[in-house]
Amino acid sequence: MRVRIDEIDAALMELMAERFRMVDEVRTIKSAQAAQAGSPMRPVREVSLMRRLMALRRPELPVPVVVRIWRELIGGATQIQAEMRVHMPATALAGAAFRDLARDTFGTMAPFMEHEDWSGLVAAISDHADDVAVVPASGRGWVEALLAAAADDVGVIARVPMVAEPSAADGFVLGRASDEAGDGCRTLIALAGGAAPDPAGLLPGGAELAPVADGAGKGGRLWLVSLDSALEERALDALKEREGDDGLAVRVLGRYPSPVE
Ligand SMILES: O=C(O)C(=O)C[C@]1(C(=O)O)C=C[C@@H](O)C=C1
Repeated sequence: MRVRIDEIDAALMELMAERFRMVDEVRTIKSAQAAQAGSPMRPVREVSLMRRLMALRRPELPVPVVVRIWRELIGGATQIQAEMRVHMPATALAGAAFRDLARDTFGTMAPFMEHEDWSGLVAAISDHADDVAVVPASGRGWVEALLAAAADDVGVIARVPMVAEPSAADGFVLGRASDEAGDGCRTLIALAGGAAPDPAGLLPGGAELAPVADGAGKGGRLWLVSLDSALEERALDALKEREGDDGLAVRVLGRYPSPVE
């Protein structure tokens, strides 16, 4: 039995080396295309790859094992293309489970940089085109920092974990959009406003509305709306009509591929 395990390990090693050689070729092509400059991360490709792997998965293989092996491979494949730093909130801001989520998503090779405050985190990705940040889905600090920053090219590019797991933490990845957000993508919109009424009535069916520390923050009420891309235009029209009422502000935070369910 152990002889067979050794043979399997040798075969896996060959296949993984072949995968890294292929990624190196992808890197050469990417660096030849000026438009592709910046972070090597391609979230749309990553989620479609994870979706395909979940379909191929054999029942003997536990989902968390498959997910972590490939997140590690993709994380390593990203780092051999360029040093992509991952900015994240310090554990005091986001908790230890969030740190695990970040490591599980980006792999062992990713250099992490922790930030004590949200504006510093947003400034770091604004200043470094190759970098990304990972932020908790439910927090309002990063939303406010993103709304306050003038960096229009930085926004939400992914939802993590990319394969839904009953995990203790979830978040969004911030960076510069590098691959086409198409079918199966969602749009994240922030609604901020002093005395604005609950905006649920303004939204088309299928929109998910999450109050973010509703009413409690010093900046007034804040909601995050997640929309299927097919609904985006209609919803934005409806929301824009109300913009200014009671100080309601509407801002698209970004687009991300829907995680694998
Ligand atoms: O397809 C690419 O563009 C790659 O760089 C390869 C790869 C992968 O390992 O499969 C790595 C990073 C990207 O985010 C997407 C996929």
